[in-house]
Amino acid sequence: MPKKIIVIGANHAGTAALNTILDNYKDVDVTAFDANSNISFLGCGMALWIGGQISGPDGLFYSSKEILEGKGAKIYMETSVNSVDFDNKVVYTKDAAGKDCEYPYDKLILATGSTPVGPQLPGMSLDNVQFVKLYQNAAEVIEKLGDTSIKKVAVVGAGYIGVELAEAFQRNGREVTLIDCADTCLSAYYDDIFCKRMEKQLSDHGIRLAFGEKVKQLEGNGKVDKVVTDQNTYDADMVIFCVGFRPNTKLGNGQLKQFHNNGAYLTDLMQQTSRPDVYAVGDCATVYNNAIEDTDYIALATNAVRSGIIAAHNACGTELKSPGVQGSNGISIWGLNMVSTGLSLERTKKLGFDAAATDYEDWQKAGFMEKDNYKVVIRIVYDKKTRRILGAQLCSDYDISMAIHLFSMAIQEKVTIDKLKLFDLFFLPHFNQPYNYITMAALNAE
Ligand SMILES: Cc1cc2nc3c(=O)[nH]c(=O)nc-3n(C[C@H](O)[C@H](O)[C@H](O)COP(=O)(O)OP(=O)(O)OC[C@H]3O[C@@H](n4cnc5c(N)ncnc54)[C@H](O)[C@@H]3O)c2cc1C
Ligand SMILES: NC(=O)C1=CN([C@@H]2O[C@H](COP(=O)(O)OP(=O)(O)OC[C@H]3O[C@@H](n4cnc5c(N)ncnc54)[C@H](O)[C@@H]3O)[C@@H](O)[C@H]2O)C=CC1
Repeated sequence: MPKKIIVIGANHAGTAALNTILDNYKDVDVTAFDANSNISFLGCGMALWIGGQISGPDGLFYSSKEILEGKGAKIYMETSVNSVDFDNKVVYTKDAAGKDCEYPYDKLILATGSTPVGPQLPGMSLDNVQFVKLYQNAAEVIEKLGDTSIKKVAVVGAGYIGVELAEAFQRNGREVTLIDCADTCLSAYYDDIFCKRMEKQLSDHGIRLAFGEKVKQLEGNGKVDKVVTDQNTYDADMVIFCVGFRPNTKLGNGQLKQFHNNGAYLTDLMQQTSRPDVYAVGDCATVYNNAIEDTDYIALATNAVRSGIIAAHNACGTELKSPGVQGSNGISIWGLNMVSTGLSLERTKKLGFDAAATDYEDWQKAGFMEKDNYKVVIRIVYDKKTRRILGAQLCSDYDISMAIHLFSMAIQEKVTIDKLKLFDLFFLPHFNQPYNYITMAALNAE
């Protein structure tokens, strides 16, 4: 059992590691440092808070320095780790008062997360150009929205954060333009038939869509007032950038092996980095993606929590391997629910798979169920040769979210599309149909 474990970063991944150590192992001296002043802010609540769907941010935290210290950890907030001596196993910190300290460790867990990507464009330093990641970012945006002269908001990036925020700002009474260089929204997660449904949902609710346009510069006099793209100019009193995350790897650059795509720390199934006593978890680390059967980078709170648990057990001497991930995800915009896992057909093409998709559309419940019955669209993506299921997408006004877990497990366990054809799915008219759309999509696969 290691004597001293240090965790750098105490948000979702770090907190999961800390809780796992504190709940399962006694006599471990565990210390964490975080540069921020709060722990465990659920960014997913930001859009709900801006859009007034929840009354405030209080419920968006599930841990704190006090809770973790109550369980026996030493937590240093507003304390940055500036460097790590990996050979001599020492971390060097600076606290809010500017005091430098050093701490030795036996095992180190890097949970330094990610930072929003900030394109280098003219006008980025104008007032009301915002990034959204931390609680403080959300609080600042909400405070600024108190200024009623902010009427028009441009959201750049129509991925998960951008689409959720477009809804939120519109609910907040603002005119919203949603800009993306891709030809549609959510294109990293869904195929076009699904993206088009989300596009319609957004434009039906008054969002102006500017897809296939590259932002060239921001204009304004002190404050931003225009977004200029390669095709148009949009008035905007506030501009939000949400064009993806970049892993925070300053501490290990050049010291630990890194992913060729974006520099995330390369980890094995035990979350161990290229150094034996150093683990990396959450948004700063790679995952093993079962759909592509290879290393990947997928920034999600769910991956952060699972990888934190895995690293903590391994650091404490209990071998635990990750089963890999599928990147399962979901979104709900004005009641349009979409979930996906694994690969879209479009992504299989880019990756060189010889894949096909089987689609089906039907009512959720038996036809005689006259109330609360909704159409569902499903697509299952599979490899034509091996028949292995590679991905799935579902879309409905009904809450179909639980169905995606079946496909996540199927990808993890390398289930073929043929195995799904006669898979036992129950029927009750309150819930579904005897000819279930999952069965029907599988049966229709070529
Ligand atoms: C608006 C928004 C909505 C989201 N919605 C969802 C969702 O619905 N579902 C989902 O699965 N994911 C969602 N995510 C993604 C999710 O929030 C991230 O994947 C998650 O935060 C990753 O957790 P982490 O602990 O690895 O990293 P981070 O949250 O980035 O935390 C890293 C921590 O490390 C600290 N740190 C960094 N460097 C140092 C240092 N040198 N010294 C000390 N401390 C340091 C930072 O202060 C920070 O507290 C959302 C993200 C955003 C921004
Ligand atoms: N419901 C969920 O599971 C949620 C998950 N998250 C996760 O948080 C992470 C970050 O989210 P996002 O920032 O939304 O990233 P994202 O990867 O989901 O979307 C980024 C979008 O920005 C676009 N883009 C990239 N560069 C651009 C540029 N220069 N100009 C215009 N558009 C550009 C891309 O085409 C893409 O549509 C992701 O990993 C996401 O999965 C975030 C919110 C909700």
